[in-house]
Amino acid sequence: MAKQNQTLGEFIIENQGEFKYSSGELSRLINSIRLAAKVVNHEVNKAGLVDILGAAGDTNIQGEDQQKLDVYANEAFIKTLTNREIVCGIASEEEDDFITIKGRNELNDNKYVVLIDPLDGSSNIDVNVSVGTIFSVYRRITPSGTPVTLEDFLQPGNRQVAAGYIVYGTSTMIVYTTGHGVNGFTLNPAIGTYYLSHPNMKFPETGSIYSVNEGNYVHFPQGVKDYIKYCQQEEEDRPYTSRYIGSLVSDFHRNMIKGGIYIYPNTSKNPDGKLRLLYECNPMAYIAEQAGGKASNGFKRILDIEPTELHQRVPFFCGSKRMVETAEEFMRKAEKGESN
Ligand SMILES: O=P(O)(O)OC[C@H]1O[C@](O)(COP(=O)(O)O)[C@@H](O)[C@@H]1O
Ligand SMILES: [Mg+2]
Ligand SMILES: [Mg+2]
Repeated sequence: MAKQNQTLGEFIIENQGEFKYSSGELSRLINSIRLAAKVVNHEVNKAGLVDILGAAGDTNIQGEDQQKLDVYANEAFIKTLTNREIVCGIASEEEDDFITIKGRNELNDNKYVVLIDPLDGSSNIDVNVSVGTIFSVYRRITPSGTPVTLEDFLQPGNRQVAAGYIVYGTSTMIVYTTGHGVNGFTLNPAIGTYYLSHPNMKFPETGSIYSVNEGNYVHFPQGVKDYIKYCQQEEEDRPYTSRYIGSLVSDFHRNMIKGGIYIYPNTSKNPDGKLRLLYECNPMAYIAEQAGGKASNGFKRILDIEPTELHQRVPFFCGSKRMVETAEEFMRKAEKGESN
């Protein structure tokens, strides 16, 4: 039961019993993420004062220029999750391949794998717009004591045991689920403690905000073009308001609080869209569903997609249930050539 002003530490201990295989490791894992988020938050807040802005000079496996803060956040989370005998492997947007983490005495007996987008919304770092971190946790499926393999990471999203994000915005928050609803905690920077500020978060059933990069409009599938037209029509509770921050975490967070839909569709340029299934779409979809929202690729539930590659991309439709259902309807109609 969530109590107002409860600290994150207290909440984790109090709710540990809810974890299917609770032996304290998942609690310790969430605690490690809490710690790493503080380290990154500290650096984000100093952006502009210290040499943390701009490109780091390398590109990641997706061909994107790594920002200094991408690299910093990646190292901070990997370092904090290592040597705590919880995690046996980490996959990250900023690492070409997964990293094997050994347990006590170099044994491969840690239970969980973590997939992470260390810094989400990289294009906003240098312009002081809110950014985030996204994480997803699974129990390994290969036997304990054997080296972790790609199989442990390529699990469908419906097998996640925990997922969450940190938003570094006007305040810094951790929002996460372990399959028993979604709770949000705000950092009190003066004392470095997270407090339960948003218990039991719920997506409003519908809303009036749509978030999509309309700059790509000409390349969008017909169904998305039709849905955007629908959002802009002077009818019923429309037109909706267009809001697009360009940081998935921030756009999602706003839409979960106010009601709305975020769409990053496939385009003629990017047939699979831009967002990565394993460390962006799966964790956000799990949170959305736990908060009564919905997430699909326009046709299929994101959490039921069988992953095939570590950095694969998927089209992403996510937010208030009725809004996602309406967008999916336009996609189906367009696919049948019944476009408006
Ligand atoms: O600039 P675009 O093409 O609209 O893309 C913005 C989207 O890309 C992202 O920045 C991708 O995430 P990263 O910054 O982690 O690579 C999302 O946060 C955001 O929603
Ligand atoms: Mg991202
Ligand atoms: Mg990123």
